[in-house]
This record gives sequence, structure tokens and C-alpha cells, in this order.
Amino acid sequence: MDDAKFIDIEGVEMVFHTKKGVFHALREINLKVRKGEFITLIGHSGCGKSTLLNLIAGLTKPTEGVLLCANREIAGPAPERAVVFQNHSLLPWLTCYENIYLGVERVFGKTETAAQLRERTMRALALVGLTAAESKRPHEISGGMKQRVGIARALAMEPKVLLMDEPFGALDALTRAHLQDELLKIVAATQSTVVMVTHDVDEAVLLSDRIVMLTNGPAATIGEMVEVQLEHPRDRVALAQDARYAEYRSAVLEFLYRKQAHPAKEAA
Ligand SMILES: Nc1ncnc2c1ncn2[C@@H]1O[C@H](COP(=O)(O)OP(=O)(O)OP(=O)(O)O)[C@@H](O)[C@H]1O
Repeated sequence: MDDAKFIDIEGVEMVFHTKKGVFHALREINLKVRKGEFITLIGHSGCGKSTLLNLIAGLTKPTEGVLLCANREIAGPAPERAVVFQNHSLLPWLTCYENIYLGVERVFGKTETAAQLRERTMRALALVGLTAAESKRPHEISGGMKQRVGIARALAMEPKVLLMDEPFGALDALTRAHLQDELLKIVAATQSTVVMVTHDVDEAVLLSDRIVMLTNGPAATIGEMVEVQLEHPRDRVALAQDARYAEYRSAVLEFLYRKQAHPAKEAA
């Protein structure tokens, strides 16, 4: 298998048919993601980031073009591509442990014993530092903890690809920073391939190996890409003083606020 195009998106177009007519959301999307690479998708609101992520997840099908994962066409959702949404989608009547166990059982239930499934679940809880919260229900824990359970559930399924749609968008700045740091450590340990949607330029530079910038919609496409060649492990405090960090940040800001400056339609 070719690790350089672990995820291979070729000539993807996405057109929605709505009551108001035809809406061309994405055009000519071509992207190859390396195995183990961390990609962020960034662009103005409504440009099509979630649409692209949903296509990789297999939740929707492209109007044209093809998406491959490990050489196989993405034909629908599968545990090999786990998704973490902004609003953690935990089942409220189950404990943290049970929420994770459910996913683990779905993937490994046919081949492993109950003891092995339990061990996997506990390992995932430990990975996100939530061993002590195993018996708590979602309403008993904070937003950040819920998001960690969502990430643990996704990771416990040992996905080939972790897809994240603004996973930290609803969190306060300190919790967000803490989870970003944890995610970096987890990804380093699991060697996961990650595609993450974000609005946050600092988050994109801190986490990514490559930042994929989308032009404004309709018919959005990939405008520019930045390879972030900062060594791992990354330390946010040290990076704040790093000239390269500032350069990457400027490149993204330049794209978003000069080249793709939104027409002031909200103001009209
Ligand atoms: N199922 C759908 N039917 C019709 N139009 C859709 C559908 N899904 C998305 N769109 C439109 O496609 C465009 C891209 O939407 P998408 O949610 O992918 O953007 P986004 O970049 O993720 O936005 P945000 O950053 O605000 O979450 C928007 O104009 C949206 O209204």
C-alpha cells in the first residue's frame, strides 16, 4: 500500500439539490493524505469544511470524483474512520465506560472475549485521563471531559483515520489548550492519521503537519496548503517565541483575511 496517499481524494465535486435550487458546494477537490499525517482543514464559515469531512467519513457521497482510504473506495461510514463531532455525541443514559464499551464491542465483539473488550475500554479511558470517571454519566462531567470521552471512544475502535469536526470549538480557551496538548501526545503514541476541521489558526499551526486552506464558497476548493515543519513534540509556550511559528501563522492569516477576505455580506 502507498503510504503517501493513504487517503486519496480525486476530482471530488459536491452539489446539493435543495428546495431553492442547485448548490455547488465543493469543486475539484484533490488531496492526498499521508499515513500518520495530521491535516487541518481551515476556511471561512460555510465554505465546505464539514462537507469534505463528511465525505471522508462516508456519511455522504460525492456528486463526482472518488475518495479512497487504504486503496479502497469509501462507500459508507466504517469504524476504520472514526468521527468526533463538536457536540460530543454521548448517550446520556450510559456511563463513560459504557459509552466507550459500546463502540469497542461493535468493532471487536465478534473476535474478542469480554475481558479483552473491558481491557480495551479501560485503556482508552486511561489514554484520556478519565479512569476515575468511568462510572459517571455525561451530565455528571464537564464539557471538556465529555469531549475526552468522545475522543476515547473514537480511539478505542483503533481507527485507521480519526476525523474531527471542530472537536474543541465549544470549550473555553484553557480546556481547549489542555486537550490540544493531550491530543498531540495521543496521536504521537497511536500514530493515527488525523483530518480535523478548525476555525482556529493557532490550533491549526500547533497541531498540523499540513494546513489545507479552502477558498470561499460556493464551489469552494483547496486554495493553498502549508506544510508545518515544526518538530515534535511541540510545546505551545516555546513555540510562541518561535519565528517559524509566527511565519506559518501569518501565511494562514494572509490567506483567510487578505486573499479570501469575506465580502461584507453580513453587514449589508
Ligand atoms: N445537506 C445539505 N444540503 C444543502 N446544502 C448544504 C448541505 N450541507 C451543507 N450545505 C451547504 O454547503 C456549504 C458548506 O457547508 P459546510 O457545513 O460544509 O461548511 P463549513 O465550512 O463546515 O461551515 P462552518 O465553518 O460554519 O461549520 C454551505 O453553504 C451549506 O449551507
